[in-house]
Amino acid sequence: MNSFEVQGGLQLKGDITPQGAKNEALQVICAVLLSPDEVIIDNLPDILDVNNLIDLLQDLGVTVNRLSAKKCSFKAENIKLDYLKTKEFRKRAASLRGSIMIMGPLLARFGKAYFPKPGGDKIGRRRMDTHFFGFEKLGATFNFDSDDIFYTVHAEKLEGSYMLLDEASVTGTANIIMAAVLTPGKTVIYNAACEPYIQQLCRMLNSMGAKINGVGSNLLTIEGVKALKGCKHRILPDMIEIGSFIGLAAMTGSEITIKDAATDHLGIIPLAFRRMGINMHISKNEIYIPPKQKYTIETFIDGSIMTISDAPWPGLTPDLLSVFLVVATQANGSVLIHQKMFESRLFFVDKLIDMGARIILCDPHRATVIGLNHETPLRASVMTSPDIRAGVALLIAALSAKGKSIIHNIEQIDRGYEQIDQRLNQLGAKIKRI
Ligand SMILES: CC(=O)N[C@H]1[C@@H](OP(=O)(O)OP(=O)(O)OC[C@H]2O[C@@H](n3ccc(=O)[nH]c3=O)[C@H](O)[C@@H]2O)O[C@H](CO)[C@@H](O)[C@@H]1O
Ligand SMILES: C=C(OP(=O)(O)O)C(=O)O
Repeated sequence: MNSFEVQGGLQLKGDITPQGAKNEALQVICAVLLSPDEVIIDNLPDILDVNNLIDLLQDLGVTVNRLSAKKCSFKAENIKLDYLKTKEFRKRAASLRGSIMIMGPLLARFGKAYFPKPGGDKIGRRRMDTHFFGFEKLGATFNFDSDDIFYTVHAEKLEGSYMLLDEASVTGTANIIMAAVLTPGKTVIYNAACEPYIQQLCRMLNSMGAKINGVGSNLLTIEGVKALKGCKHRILPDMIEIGSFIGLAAMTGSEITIKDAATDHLGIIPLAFRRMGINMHISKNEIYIPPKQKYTIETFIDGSIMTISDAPWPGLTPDLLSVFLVVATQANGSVLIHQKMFESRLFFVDKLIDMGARIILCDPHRATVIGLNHETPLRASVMTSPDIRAGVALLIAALSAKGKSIIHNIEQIDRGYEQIDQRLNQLGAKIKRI
C-alpha cells in the first residue's frame, strides 16, 4: 500500500493540463472489440484503470501497440474467448468497473460473453440490471450464477427492439449501444445516459460505420450494420479532473490556469462551482482561477440553504460531490451536499471532521457543511483513501491543511488521476510518494 506525505498550507501557481477522461477511455477501449480492423485512440490517460483494461484486452487476444505515451493502436482480430473462463480474467476484470463494458461488444460480435463481479469503487450498491435488461431486449439469454458471482449472456441471433431503460445507467447504456450497433434491425433506447463520454462513444462508433441517431439526447435510435471498420479517435479532457483542479485552487488559494479544458463539454459543472461562490474566468479552452479567493456560498432565492446534488447528465455528475464537499469546508456559508446516487460515498467526512471541518453527516446520502471561511485552516492528519474521488478530496484537504498529512491507500487515487503528485508538485505542491 503506497502513501502520500503532503506538506499543506502552500499556495500553488501555474498551468495544468487535464489528462484524457478516465470514463471515456474505458468505454472507447472496450469498443475496439467491435471491429477486426485497427482502431487508434489518442489522449489516453496513464492511470491504473486504463492500463489494467488495456492489459485485459491484450490477454483476450487484441494486438496492442503503443504509438506514443498517450496513443495506442488496437486490433481485435483474433479474440480468444476461452480466456473469459480463466482465473486470470476474473482477477483482472475485478480490478476495475469499466471492464464490464467488454460484454456488449463480445455479445454483438461473437454471440456470447461472460463476466465475473466487476471492480471499481466500493461506494454502495452498484447494480447491473440495466445492462442485462438491455441485452435481453435484444434477444440474448442471461444467466447469473449467484454462488460464483458470474454473469453469462449468449444469443443465437440478436434483433433490434425498443427499450425503456429503468435508469440512465452510464456503463449500462454504453454496453447496450455497443451490442446494438451490430444487431440487425432498429434499436431504440429511451432513458439512455447521455453524458459527454457516451456522446464520444457514439461519435467514435459512427466513424467506424455505425448508424446511431439522437447522440446527446436520452433517445437513441440505432440501425444495426453488418460490420464496423477501424477509426481514429481522440479522448476528451477529463471533466472530473478539471473539477478537482478548480476545487483544489479555491480551497488552497492557488492561482491556476487549466489549459486544454474543452469547456463546451463541462455542462453544469462551472455553474455549480459559481454557486459555491468560486470566481473563474472561462474561455473556449481555458479556465483561470484567481488566487486567494474568499468564496461565499449562494443561498436559494428564498434565502434557504443551498443544496448541491447529483443527477444523471445534464445534471451534476456524482463523481464531483466529494470535491464540492471538501471545498465547502472553507467557504463562507453553508451547503447541503446530497449524494443521491451512491449510498456509501460520504463516509469519508469523518476524516475531514477530524481535521477540524464543520460537517454534520445527516444520513448516508446527505451532509451539511458549515464553512470556516478560511479563518481557521484544517489540521493535518493521517488518513486512508476509501475511493477515488474521496481520495482526491482528502488530498485537497491535506494540501490546504496546516502541517504534514499522510494519505494511505493512494492506489485508489492512482486509479483515476495520472501522476497527480508530480503534476501538482510542478505547481509548487510538496507531495512525496512514500
Ligand atoms: C466506469 C464509469 O464510467 N463509471 C461511472 C459510471 O458508473 P456506472 O455506470 O457503474 O453507474 P450507473 O450510471 O450505472 O449508476 C450509478 C448509480 O446511480 C444510480 N442511478 C443511476 C441512474 C439513474 O437515473 N438513477 C440512479 O439512481 C444507480 O442505481 C447507481 O447506484 O457512472 C457513474 C454515474 O455517473 C459514475 O459515478 C461512475 O464514475
Ligand atoms: C466511481 C468512479 O469510478 P468507477 O465507476 O470506475 O468505480 C469514479 O470515476 O468516480
